[in-house]
Amino acid sequence: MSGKLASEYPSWKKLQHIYDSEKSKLILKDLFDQDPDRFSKFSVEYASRSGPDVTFLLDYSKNLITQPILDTLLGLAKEAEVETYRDKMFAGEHINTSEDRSVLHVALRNFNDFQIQEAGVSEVSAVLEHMKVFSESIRSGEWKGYTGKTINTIVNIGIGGSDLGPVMVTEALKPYSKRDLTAHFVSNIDGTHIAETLRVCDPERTLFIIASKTFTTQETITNAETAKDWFLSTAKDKAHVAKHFVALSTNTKAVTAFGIDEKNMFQFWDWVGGRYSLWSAIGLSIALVIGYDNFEQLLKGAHGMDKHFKETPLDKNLPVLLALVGIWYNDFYGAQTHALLPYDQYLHKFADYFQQGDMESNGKTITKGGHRVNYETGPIIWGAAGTNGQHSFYQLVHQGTKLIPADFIAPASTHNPITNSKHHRILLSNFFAQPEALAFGKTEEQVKKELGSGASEALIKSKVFEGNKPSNSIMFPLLTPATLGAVIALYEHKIFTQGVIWGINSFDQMGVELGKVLAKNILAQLEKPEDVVGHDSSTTGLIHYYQKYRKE
Ligand SMILES: O=P(O)(O)OC[C@H]1O[C@@H](O)[C@@H](O)[C@@H](O)[C@@H]1O
Repeated sequence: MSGKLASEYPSWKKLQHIYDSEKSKLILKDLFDQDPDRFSKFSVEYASRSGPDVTFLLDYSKNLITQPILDTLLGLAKEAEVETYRDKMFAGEHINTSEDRSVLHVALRNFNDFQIQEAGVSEVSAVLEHMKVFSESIRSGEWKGYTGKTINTIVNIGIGGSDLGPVMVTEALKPYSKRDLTAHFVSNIDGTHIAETLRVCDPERTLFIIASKTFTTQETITNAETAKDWFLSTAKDKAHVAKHFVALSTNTKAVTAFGIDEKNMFQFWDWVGGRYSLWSAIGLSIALVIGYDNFEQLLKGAHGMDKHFKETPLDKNLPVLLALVGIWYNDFYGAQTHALLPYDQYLHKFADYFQQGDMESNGKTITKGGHRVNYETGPIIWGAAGTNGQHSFYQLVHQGTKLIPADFIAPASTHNPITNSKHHRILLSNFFAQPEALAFGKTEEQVKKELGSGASEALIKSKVFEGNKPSNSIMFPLLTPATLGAVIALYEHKIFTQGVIWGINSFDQMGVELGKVLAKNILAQLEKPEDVVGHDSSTTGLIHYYQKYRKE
């Protein structure tokens, strides 16, 4: 984040040299054969030092690293001043330089532990109290809709960071949810999304949560207006809006202009980035679904990881270790993507969430100093819940031509131990088997032995698994709110660390702007073919096709 080019650090050059000269010797099978203690050397058990007890195991032994490589990667983190920039973040310095803002999602889950000086930080506890009182009144039935009925449905209208966090967390923590409160999340501007949602809502019993940091996002405001019109077509009186619409935003003026009472607005601050906002008022839908106390556990679990990140030496610092092995593949092995593979159905939105978290943060080409990087920055993040992925894309991960580093994530115990945990044992046997198969593969000799004589050369070759595919494994006792908080914070700080090393600003998102501007211009031209001007022939042709076939 210093803005320097990572490739200028001595350790970067050393890593390049190691890669060029030792790559052929970095064979997982040999590394494990040579060192019976490899697992204990390259795994860490995390235990929270504050707040609720959280523990998990990070096993990074199935990576293409040796101790000297890891030491050099740690040297890179030192040279890039990861510790200095980490401390700057926690101190509230304006490390988001392009927007001249501090980056303080850690202040949202701090509970007066670290001293953080920034306008708004002292208001965090009052907003949490507001969320607590409000969520409890909805959940208890004390809050009534305009006809005196209780609320049984919430609709969060938001997009990007104002959608993905609440969606992922409410799915992940479903076992803690109030089952008679249905939550919907509407994000897409495609009218289908809101139309299909409203179809199953009762205006007398639905609460709309309009979640938008800026309260200017076209999708969210358009969907919110449509929801308000739909509500008023039954409720008639605008005064009833106060019982059915609340806002989560930093923009009081726009919220009140929309017609939402200021006392039904939950505030946050410009130092909360959208993709880091689930800990803020944006988490109201989470508090409603799982209850405020569980929401607080989520925050406290994350705070425990913040403390770990802030206070642990780099060589034992979990987010830093994840960041460094990621850089090793991204920048030296040329891996383009990184897969997140949770073996937990409740985490089925985890990869979607970190697509924004990682790719919007580190999908940058220009350093903070204004230079074009001459190396790769953020990876493409993707993934799906196991074992579904095994029956679709794992073929390519095992035998394709691409190197795909992956994180396998699983709970030791399930919230649904049905059939004497038979399902869970099968699930976990896959969780253990896949990284093993990826790392160690299957040799030609093994295949020949299995097939016996007479098998064709082609058949034998097609059944060989080269192996040597790296992965991390993360395992925790049970997916609780506090554990989830810690795991999300683990990835947040991993992203931070990589951004510092690459010298980029992980906290702006200029890349989402151009498309928005062009769409606005095109929207004004859609009426008549003769209005379609200033485009290339392809774009013009596409718009003309739409104009020919539209039915409105
Ligand atoms: O919360 P609002 O302001 O509606 O923004 C929603 C999303 O908009 C996008 O354009 C990005 O900038 C995201 O980072 C952000 O989360």
